[in-house]
Amino acid sequence: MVHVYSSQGTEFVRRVGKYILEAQDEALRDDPKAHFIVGISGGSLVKTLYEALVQDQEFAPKVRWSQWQLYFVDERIVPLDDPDSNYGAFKNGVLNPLAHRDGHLNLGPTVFAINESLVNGGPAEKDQLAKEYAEELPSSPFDLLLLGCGPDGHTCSLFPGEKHRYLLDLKEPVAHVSESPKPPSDRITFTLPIIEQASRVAFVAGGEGKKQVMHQIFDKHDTSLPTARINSLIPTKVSWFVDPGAWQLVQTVKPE
Ligand SMILES: O=C(O)[C@H](O)[C@@H](O)[C@H](O)[C@H](O)COP(=O)(O)O
Repeated sequence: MVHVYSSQGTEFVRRVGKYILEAQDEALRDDPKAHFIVGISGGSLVKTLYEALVQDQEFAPKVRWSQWQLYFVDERIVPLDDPDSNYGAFKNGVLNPLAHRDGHLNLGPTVFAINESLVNGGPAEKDQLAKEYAEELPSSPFDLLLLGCGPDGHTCSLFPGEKHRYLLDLKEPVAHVSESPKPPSDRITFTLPIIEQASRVAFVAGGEGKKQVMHQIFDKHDTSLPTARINSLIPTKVSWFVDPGAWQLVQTVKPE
């Protein structure tokens, strides 16, 4: 069963933070020197991560950043300092404030970014960029994927609609997507096989703008939407963190 947790404001942030720390501690329990392997999306998640893991006085000291290996579940094919870069947003939103927290330098996670030298190339270079990112992936499954949900039901850069349906059938772990309906048009994205193998998958989705799509996902079970497809593929591994604004139209599922 998919778990759904509804809360708002600080409580929302803290629920997400608590869940991430549980996943971290589980991954490091048997071997305290192991790595915690995490994939994150862009968008509003970055602010939630900052608030939960850097700003929160109780949670921040419990994050074992130096053992984190962090990947992007999707990335826009732009230079890393471009305002559209997910890496850039994470660097500005989490890594920089973390590095200077408490007046001394702190170790952050090991972060895997795209090969920036390929971003201005043509389609062949962009395919190569996706291939190289796949080669950087860990040999074991992800401990945790933290995903967003667009108002159209996309997640990672797996978009709904006829034109992008092929994305849900891809077997390679990372794909180059062109003509993304959400700019910028060229991206890389994790695909379903790598998501299915992850130990835990969490969607973090707040705001009124998501209310229609939540109804489509949870009441209508519209599995043409990539988010709903993931729910149906690996229900026991999926959790949703939502707020009342996003959840207001859903009738058939009661959040915890
Ligand atoms: O690169 C991207 O476009 C993002 O990774 C994207 O997939 C995001 O996660 C969703 O669009 C939800 O974004 P919000 O949380 O900001 O609504």
